[in-house]
Amino acid sequence: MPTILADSFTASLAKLTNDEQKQAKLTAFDLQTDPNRPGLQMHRIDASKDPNFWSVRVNRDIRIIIHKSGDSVMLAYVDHHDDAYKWAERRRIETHPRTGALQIVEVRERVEEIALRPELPPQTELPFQVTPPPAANDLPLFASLSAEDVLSIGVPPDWVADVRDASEETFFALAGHLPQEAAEALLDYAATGTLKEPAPADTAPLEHPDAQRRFRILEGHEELAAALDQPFEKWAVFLHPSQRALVERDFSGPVRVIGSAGTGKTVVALHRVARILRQDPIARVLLTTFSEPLAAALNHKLRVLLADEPALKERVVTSSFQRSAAELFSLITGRRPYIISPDQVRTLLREAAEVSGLARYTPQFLLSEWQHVVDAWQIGTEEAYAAVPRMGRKNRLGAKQREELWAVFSAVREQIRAKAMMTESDLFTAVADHFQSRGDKPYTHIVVDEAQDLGVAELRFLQAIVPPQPDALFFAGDIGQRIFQQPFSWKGLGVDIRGRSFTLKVNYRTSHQIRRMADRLLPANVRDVDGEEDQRKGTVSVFDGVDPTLVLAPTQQDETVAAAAFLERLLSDGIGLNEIGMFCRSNQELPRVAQAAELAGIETTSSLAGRNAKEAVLIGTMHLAKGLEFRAVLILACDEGVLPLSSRIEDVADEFELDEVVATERQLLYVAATRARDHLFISAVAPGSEFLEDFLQN
Ligand SMILES: Nc1ncnc2c1ncn2[C@@H]1O[C@H](COP(=O)(O)OP(=O)(O)OP(=O)(O)O)[C@@H](O)[C@H]1O
Repeated sequence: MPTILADSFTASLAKLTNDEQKQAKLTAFDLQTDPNRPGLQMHRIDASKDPNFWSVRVNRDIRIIIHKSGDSVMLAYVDHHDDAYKWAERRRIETHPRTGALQIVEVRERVEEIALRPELPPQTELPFQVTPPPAANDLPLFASLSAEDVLSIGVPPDWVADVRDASEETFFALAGHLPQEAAEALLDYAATGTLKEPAPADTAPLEHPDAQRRFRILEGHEELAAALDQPFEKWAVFLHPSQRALVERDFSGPVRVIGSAGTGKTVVALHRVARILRQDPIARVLLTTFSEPLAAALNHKLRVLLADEPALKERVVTSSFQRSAAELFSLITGRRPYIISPDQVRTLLREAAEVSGLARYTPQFLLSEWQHVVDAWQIGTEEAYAAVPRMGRKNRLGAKQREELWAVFSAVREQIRAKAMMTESDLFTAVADHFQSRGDKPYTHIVVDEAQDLGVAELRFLQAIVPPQPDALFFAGDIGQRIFQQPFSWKGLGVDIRGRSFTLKVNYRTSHQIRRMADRLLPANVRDVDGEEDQRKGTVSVFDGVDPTLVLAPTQQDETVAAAAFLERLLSDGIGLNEIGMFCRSNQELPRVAQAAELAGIETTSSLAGRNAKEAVLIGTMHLAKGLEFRAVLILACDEGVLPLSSRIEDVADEFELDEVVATERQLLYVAATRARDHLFISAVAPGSEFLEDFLQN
C-alpha cells in the first residue's frame, strides 16, 4: 500500500521534541508495514467533516493524524492529543473544483476569527530609530477579481469571500489559511496586477504540479526513513513547481537559473546535481561556487539530499572555482600553483611604470587595466592588446598609449613568471588550455552556484573541463548579487544561455517586510551584457514578519547602545546566538560590531567553523555573509564614506568603473540585508550612507 507524506506532517514533526519525533517515526513505520495492526489504536475523528481522518496512537500524549482513502494512507499531521484532534476537525482533503489539485483545506466555518497580525509582539522604538513612511495598507487588494478568477488559482471555495475582502493589512494572516499556490498567486497579482494562468487540470489530483509540492508518494521503508530523517529540511523533499521544472527538464544547451535572494536557486542547483547522478550512472559532476566556505555549505546540504543514496555522492566533487582549478593543475603538472596577490601585482606595476618612465599613469589605472583587461582576458602579445575592445571603458586608449602601456604589462608578466608564480586567471587558463582540445574531460556535468561572480577566465575554464554536450553546464545565480566581477558577455565566450534563462519568483527565506525593503536597493529590472533580462518585480515572500529597524545615530556610542538593545530584544524573543549574524562593510568597522556584542554581553565568533562549534553570534564583513542565512541580521556602520567604501571610490580609473563600484557596493548591502529571515537591523552614524535613503522611500 503506498504511503503519502504531506508537508504538513514533516512541518509538525519538526516541532516535537527529539524523543517524541523518534517515537512518531517508529509509529509511522509500523503504519506503513501494516495499517491494520491493532496496536496502532486507530480512531476516526468524528468531529471532522472529512470522514477519512483517523488518529493513530504514538504514546500516551502524541497522536498521528492520517487520511485513509482507497488503498492509500496519508501521513497528514502529528501533535499532542488535543491539538492533533483540533487540526483534523478543522480540515478536509479534497480535489479543488477548478484546478484539479489535491488540497488540504482549512474549513472556514471552524476558524473563529482571523487575527490581523498574529504572533507579533509589540515593539518599542529604539533610540534614533527612523521609520519609513507607512504604506497605505487598508485598501482592498483583490476587489476587482471575480469569484471565478479567485477560484481559478486554487483558492478553496470556503475562502473566496475572505480573499475578495482582503487588504494588505489582513492578507498575510489570511494567506496562512490558504494553500500555498493560492497565496502565492494572490501575492503575485498584488505585486504585478496579472493573475497567473491556471495549470491545466488534466492530471490526477495527486500528480497536479500544485499537489506535488506538498504530497510525496513513498514506496518503501527506506524512502520513508529518508524523508522523515530530514524534517527540518523541507526543501529536500518538497519543491515548488517552478523549481521542479528546472530540476527535471532536459535542455538543449547551457541553462541559467536567476532570481532574487532567497528564491531557492541553491536548492534547485542541489536537486539538479542529484537528478543528473540518478539519471546517468556514469556522470561525474562538479558542484562549484566562488569560495571554500560556501562549497563546504553546499557539500553539507548535498549530503542531506543524498542521505539515502550515499553511492551517488561518490561521483560528485564539491569545491570552489579556484580549488577545483588548482587540483586539476596539480594533477596535470605534478606541482602546486603559487598565486600572486593583488598587492604584489600593484607593486610590480608601479615599479615597471617607473622604469619605463610612465609614472604619469596612476597606480589605480594600471591595476584596473591589468585586472579587468590584460589579466582577465589573458592578453599575451602587443598585437592582442592593440586589438582588445576594452568593453564599456570610457577612457579610450590610442595606439601610442597602448604601445607604451604594453611595455609595462609585459614586464610585469615576465616578473611573475620569473618568480614561478601565476595570477588566478593564469591558473584557470592553464587548466583550460590543457583540456580544451582533449576528448577526456574530468567531469561530465558542472553545476555552478553564485554564478554571477564568475570571471572570464573561470567561465572559460569550466567550459573546457566538460564535453560539449547540451546539458553539461547549469548555472544558478542572481545578477543583483554580483560583488566581485565586472560584467562581460557569456555569449562571446560561447556560453549561450539565451532562451534558457529562468527566473524564480517565490522567496522562501526572507519575510515580506525585509524583502520589500531590500528590494528598494536594486532596480526592478537588471539586464546582463547579452541583453538577457532579470525581472525582479513580482517576487513574493511566503511569510510575514516585523518591519526592519533602521537607526541613524548621532554618535558611534549611540549606535552601539541601539544595536545592543536590539540584540537583547532578539535574545529575549528566544532567538539563539547561532541564529544571528552581525556584519559591516570592511575590517575597519569590525571593532564597532564587536563593541555592540560586548555591550549586550554575548559571545561572538568570526569563522563559520566557530559558529558551528559553539553558541556564538557570527561577526564579519558583508562579503562573509554571502550565501548564508540567519534568523536575525544586524548591519552596522553603514556610514557615509564607508558605503560605498571611499578607498574603492578613490581607486577608480574612469567613470565606467565608478558606476561599477557604486553598483557592487549597493549590491553588497543587498546581499547582507537579504541574509535575514525574520529580523533586520541596519544602523549608521548620521548622515549615513546614501544607500539608506532608498530604504526611506515608499
Ligand atoms: N521548495 C522549498 N521549500 C521550502 N523551503 C525552501 C524551498 N526552496 C528554498 N527553500 C528555502 O529557502 C531558503 C533560500 O533558499 P536558497 O538558499 O536556495 O536561495 P538562493 O536563491 O540560493 O538564495 P541566495 O541568492 O540569497 O543565495 C533556504 O532556507 C531554503 O531551504
